[in-house]
Amino acid sequence: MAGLFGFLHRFWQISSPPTPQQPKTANALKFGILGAANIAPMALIKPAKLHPEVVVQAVAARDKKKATAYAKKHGIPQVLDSYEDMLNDPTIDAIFIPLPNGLHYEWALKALAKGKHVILEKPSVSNATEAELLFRSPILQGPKAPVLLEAFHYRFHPAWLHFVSLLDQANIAHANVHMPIPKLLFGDDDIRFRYELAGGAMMDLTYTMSILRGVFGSEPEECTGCEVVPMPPPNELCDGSFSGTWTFPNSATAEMHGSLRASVADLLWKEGIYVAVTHKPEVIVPGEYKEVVRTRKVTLHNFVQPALWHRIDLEEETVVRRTDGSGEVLSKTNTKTHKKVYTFQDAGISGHDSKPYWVTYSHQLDAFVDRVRGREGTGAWVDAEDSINQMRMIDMAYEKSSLPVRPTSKFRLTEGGAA
Ligand SMILES: NC(=O)C1=CN([C@@H]2O[C@H](COP(=O)(O)OP(=O)(O)OC[C@H]3O[C@@H](n4cnc5c(N)ncnc54)[C@H](OP(=O)(O)O)[C@@H]3O)[C@@H](O)[C@H]2O)C=CC1
Ligand SMILES: O=C1OC[C@@H](O)[C@H](O)[C@H]1O
Repeated sequence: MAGLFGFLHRFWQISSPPTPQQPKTANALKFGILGAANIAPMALIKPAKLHPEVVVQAVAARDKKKATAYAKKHGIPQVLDSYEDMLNDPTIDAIFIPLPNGLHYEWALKALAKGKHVILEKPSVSNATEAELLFRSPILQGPKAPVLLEAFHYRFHPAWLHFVSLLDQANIAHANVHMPIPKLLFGDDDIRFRYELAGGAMMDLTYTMSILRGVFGSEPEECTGCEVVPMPPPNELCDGSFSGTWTFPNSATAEMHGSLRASVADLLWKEGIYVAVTHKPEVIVPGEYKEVVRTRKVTLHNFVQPALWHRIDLEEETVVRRTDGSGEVLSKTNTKTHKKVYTFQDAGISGHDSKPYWVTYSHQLDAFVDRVRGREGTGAWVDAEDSINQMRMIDMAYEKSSLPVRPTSKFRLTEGGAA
């Protein structure tokens, strides 16, 4: 009952955060949005309203009427005629790119070439080739280079930071990640299922692979299997669901299961969204005749929207067993505890303020502003090599599956940086 009350309270505060908000600073970062995208209100517009150093100044859409209606609805003061006009506007400091995946590479590169800082929606680009071209671009080198961030918002939330601190990364035996998203959210013609726009469930649910990389703190050695359920024609080059297996360093294994064609029951009552990490058994009390061995399992439920609700389960099995070679178990104890970490204070991270109703995107925006301003921040970040490795992992999964790696954009910047 207390849990339900907490959820409703957080939901209410997230939807209508407490007022008054802090006034905007004189040099607040002015953001422009490319596309009247569904995700922008949640990922940027609302978090920006709570951030004193951010203003969402402008939006541009392929159809100006659509952009005007969107601007009116979301209180955005300026509407520009085209994406190009947005990049050419000298008053815009930063660009949010929530376009279909297949357009990320081109528009991120164009925005960076104009000196804009960029928050780029996930997955950053279409494949590892594009990732290397973008994230290793000379535009990003040097002390005055613009900031580029792949929007892996979950990485910035205290629940994730605390969860990772509970893992003994070198001693993980197995990790298991699940992400079932109900079919009713996206029609068969959604951008998520358009191959030419770099669609596919493994692209959209890139979180599953990012989570595994984050859990191990290392890169996968091999994708040992990848089964996909393709979408019906004409979108049969896109996966609607997938299951894959991996090996990681230190003889660890992992599995991932994701679907954009799941049921509401799959999300809410069956497996749900979670990552479960089982450690290798560890001798905690050695002895000549018997020893005490502990096996720890740590699970984070709802890694994607932890501000709404999440739970970290800590399970320990402690076994006393003979060391005479028989392995006979003399006693066994199981304990299970739960944690919730809505703020940095809950995580025991000092020096950083946060509110229980700050969503992942609020934390992400705060970290982005810190980076642009040259401030240290919490240390949570997604750097260039991280984003490149992420796309490599996705490519490995497609290569192992019956579907092709997503297509590479033909766009290249010219010498002077112009398109
Ligand atoms: N961080 C998160 O939690 C989430 C991230 N995402 C990511 O954000 C991105 C956008 O997702 P979402 O907001 O759901 O997408 P939308 O379906 O809302 O599309 C986004 C925009 O893409 C533009 N667009 C440009 N070219 C095309 C084209 N050829 N066909 C269709 N649309 C086009 C449209 O812009 P215009 O208005 O100019 O017509 C549209 O507004 C994806 O990369 C997705 O992975 C999505 C959901 C959650
Ligand atoms: O980023 C996302 O997170 C949640 C999913 O439902 C969605 O498809 C995806 O784009």
